[in-house]
Amino acid sequence: MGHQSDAIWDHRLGFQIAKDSNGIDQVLLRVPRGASARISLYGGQVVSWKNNRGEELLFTTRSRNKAMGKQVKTKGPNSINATNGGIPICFQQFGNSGCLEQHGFVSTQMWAVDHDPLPLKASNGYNGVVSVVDLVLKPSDDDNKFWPQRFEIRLRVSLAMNGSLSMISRVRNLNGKAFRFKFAYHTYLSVSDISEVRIEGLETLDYLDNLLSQQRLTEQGDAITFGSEVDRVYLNSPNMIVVLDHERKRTIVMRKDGLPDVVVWNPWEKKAKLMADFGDEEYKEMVCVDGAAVETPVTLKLGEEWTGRLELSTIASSLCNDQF
Ligand SMILES: O=P(O)(O)OC[C@H]1O[C@H](O)[C@H](O)[C@@H](O)[C@@H]1O
Repeated sequence: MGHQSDAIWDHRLGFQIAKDSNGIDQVLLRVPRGASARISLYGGQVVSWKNNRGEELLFTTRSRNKAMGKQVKTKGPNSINATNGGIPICFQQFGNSGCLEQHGFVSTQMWAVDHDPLPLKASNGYNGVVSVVDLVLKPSDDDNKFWPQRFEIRLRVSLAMNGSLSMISRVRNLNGKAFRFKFAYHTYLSVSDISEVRIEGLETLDYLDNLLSQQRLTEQGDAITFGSEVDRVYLNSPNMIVVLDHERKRTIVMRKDGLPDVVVWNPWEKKAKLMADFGDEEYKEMVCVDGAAVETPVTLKLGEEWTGRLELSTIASSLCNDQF
């Protein structure tokens, strides 16, 4: 596929809205060198992120693709189980550790494109953004029955010239009093083979192990590798971590702000078999590395706004040692 050069890029090509196979609007972001992202208005979920060579960088279960039209028992009329893949937004609660549906309800709501977005206070690190969409979700009175706090949540998704994907979420408290929430960008990365993956940047940190009743342990000095199920929340993590995929010679760099925790998850064979969406062996092709505030929930006072930012970019593995 030929790409337009930077010099003659028509900015109208950078942003398009099209219906997916379920008739739900998806925003397509593109940049001149070929990178792209697709964002579903269902859940405000990034469902695809491709590099300049058109390679998909996010994991989505193949069976989930087939099942996308299936109605599931959540409260929305058009509800689709939109969890196993892409980058679902988890808000209010993470997982099933609360009274709401898994990961809270904004991931199963229809968001709207915000054509008149509130200005962002700080735009540091966003030089080079060429394609952007702003989404907003203002819960209805019905939603307030599930979580009786008044709020608005906004999501800006952007692609930079080099293909980096950025997400900035903003939550505003419109309530009479303070409320607390958890948040995660539940980031399903596509990998060649989980056994070939290492995560660097979490060494020596304390973590809660969800497989050991949330026991608090300390990571040893080595990078994280995978040989069985992993489900951990790393605490007080640095703002940059890297995911190295040796077989694909690809490194994904994650930078984050306002998100002190990192959730690392791979279900491995036994748990994946129990999950409806995962086909045989598909667990090998993914790892979730979530920028999150789940063990360190956010408390937001009336009128305050919280911002949580995640940026994903790729570098060739051979460059990695030079840069870090
Ligand atoms: O199936 P999902 O809703 O994507 O959630 C999958 C996983 O998410 C988190 O990482 C949790 O820590 C796991 O316990 C959970 O199984």
